[in-house]
Amino acid sequence: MPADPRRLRLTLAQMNPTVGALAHNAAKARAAWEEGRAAGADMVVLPEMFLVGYQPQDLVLRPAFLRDARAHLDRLAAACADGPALGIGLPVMQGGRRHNAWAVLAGGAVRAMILKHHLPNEDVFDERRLYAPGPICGPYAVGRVRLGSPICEDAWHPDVAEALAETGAELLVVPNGSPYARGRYDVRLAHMVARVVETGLPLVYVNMVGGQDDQVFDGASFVLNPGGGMAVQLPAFDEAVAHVDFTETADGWRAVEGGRAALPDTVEQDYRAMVEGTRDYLGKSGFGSVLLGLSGGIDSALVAAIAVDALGPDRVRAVRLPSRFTAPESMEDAEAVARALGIRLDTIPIEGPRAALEAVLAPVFEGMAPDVTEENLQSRIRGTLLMAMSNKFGAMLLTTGNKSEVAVGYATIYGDMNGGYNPIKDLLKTRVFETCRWRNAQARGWMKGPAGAVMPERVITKPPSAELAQGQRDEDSLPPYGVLDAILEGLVERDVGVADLVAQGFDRATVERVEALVLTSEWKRFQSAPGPRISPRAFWLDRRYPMVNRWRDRP
Ligand SMILES: Nc1ncnc2c1ncn2[C@@H]1O[C@H](COP(=O)(O)OP(=O)(O)OC[C@H]2O[C@@H]([n+]3cccc(C(=O)O)c3)[C@H](O)[C@@H]2O)[C@@H](O)[C@H]1O
Ligand SMILES: Nc1ncnc2c1ncn2[C@@H]1O[C@H](COP(=O)(O)OP(=O)(O)OP(=O)(O)O)[C@@H](O)[C@H]1O
Ligand SMILES: NC(=O)CC[C@H](N)C(=O)O
Repeated sequence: MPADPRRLRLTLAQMNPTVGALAHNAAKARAAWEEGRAAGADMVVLPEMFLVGYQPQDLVLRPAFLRDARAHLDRLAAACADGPALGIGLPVMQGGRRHNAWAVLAGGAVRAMILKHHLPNEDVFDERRLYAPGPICGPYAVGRVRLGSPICEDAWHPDVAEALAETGAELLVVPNGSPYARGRYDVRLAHMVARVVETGLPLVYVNMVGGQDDQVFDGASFVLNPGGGMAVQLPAFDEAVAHVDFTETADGWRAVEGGRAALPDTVEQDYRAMVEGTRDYLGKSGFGSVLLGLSGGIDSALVAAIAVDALGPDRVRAVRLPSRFTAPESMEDAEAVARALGIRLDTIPIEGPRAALEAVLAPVFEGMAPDVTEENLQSRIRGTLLMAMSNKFGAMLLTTGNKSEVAVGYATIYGDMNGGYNPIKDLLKTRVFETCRWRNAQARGWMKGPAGAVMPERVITKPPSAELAQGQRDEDSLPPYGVLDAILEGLVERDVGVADLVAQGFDRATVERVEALVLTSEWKRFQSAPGPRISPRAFWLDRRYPMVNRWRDRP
């Protein structure tokens, strides 16, 4: 019970769960609850599905998983009997139907079980496949205050909050599992401002942080007063536990203004999402270190920087694998990147294995001219040697294709596509340049790598080349990246038609060629490593195309 009946204190726990680590997540919930209790809170608020991690996907189809979650919930309720209420999300079976739920624990028992009403089924979400929609659940009491909890997507529509206000809720507490995408924060904020304006109630928005497969949750939780004024803003991407006070006025409950963390700009948020996604994919999968091929080009330099910022220089090792086509400048640039980042660099020349493989293939290829086969062989030798090092040292191999290359299939399958995770999978090449310049000018507390310039200027300014043949340049086989990326943004991220792109001034033959490359490389992406989703439409769950497809947009 609040000491002062006109005051309510909520503890917002913006924390990082791990999918399937139920005991670990419960321990984190308990630690947040202890902090809330020590601060005299009335309730501690954890995000959507926090007990099992998000998104658990088809794990929730396993009855044993749901039973395990419930057992952990009951133990948590018993452990948190004496102190503030605790709100925590989990999947439940109720009335023979599976629900995405949020439990309110108090006095040693489950006092309320809120069921999610609106199940998101767009972009990375498929909740209608997994859960039944719950009825709109009414308010619950914490002390003498009545709180209402729309669960994430529920607050993106007016009806749940409206029904809660009509049935006596005095404050809205929204638990979320909302993954990062560029510009997503503004969309969330617009929805939440609409809810407080419609209902006249203050609103607490609590999101999780951390990476899960391709998704990265960015936190950035906040508290709004009626009218839409921001009372509290928590940081993006960091775990944070914040105590927020509400006072009762003649017009209802009002949040007391507290800390307002500054949110970083888009380039920084993208970079941070790539760093956190990489760190959590590795850490949560049990890997302590990574390795990568460092060519002296910009993509592998950026991936090395992200890996070092995620894990620290002593957990990243790089390898130069020169062929007869590798320019001396590439060797120097790779060395300069490794030195600036403070990572170990080995050199394994591939001329020996290349000559040996070409020699054993010579009888079968007799009379045939060299072509992309010999180019790809080099990439595959590198991929094989890097995977051998991964096996020997237990370090995961990072693969380095940017979104433009991933979009058009400009990479060798079972060659440079080898690797367990791709930190820049959702970053278009033009953004790669911008991101490198940004990183070179920064120092941030969360970066485990050295501050400032870690990628030499020449790595950023030289023309991109795969160096698989003499004098090769990416722009010999692809449109200039400025043009390619603008077309890809239209085709892939916004579903713009070929005719519309032509009307915007792009050359028809180029657009048609890019469209064909995108559609015919679907099979390659299906076999590609996962990477952090940072755009509103990444390659994986956001965009599901058939691999066999003969349709082309030819107006
Ligand atoms: N629909 C389908 N479903 C399943 N498999 C399919 C397939 N179509 C082809 N394949 C298989 O895939 C093979 C063709 O794919 P693949 O062997 O990768 O070869 P491919 O895509 O023809 O060539 C790789 C391209 O990536 C470029 N590259 C390579 C390495 C690095 C970089 C860079 O700068 O980052 C660029 C390289 O210059 C070349 O243009 C076929 O021989 C066939 O075995
Ligand atoms: N000489 C090399 N030494 C080590 N790794 C290499 C070498 N060449 C290619 N690789 C690996 O293969 C990946 C794809 O290489 P490539 O140079 O062909 O294309 P890219 O997309 O321009 O990448 P980058 O900008 O890193 O050079 C590189 O990012 C790197 O990880
Ligand atoms: N978990 C959810 O319900 C999330 C859905 C919502 N569209 C969001 O991205 O925030």
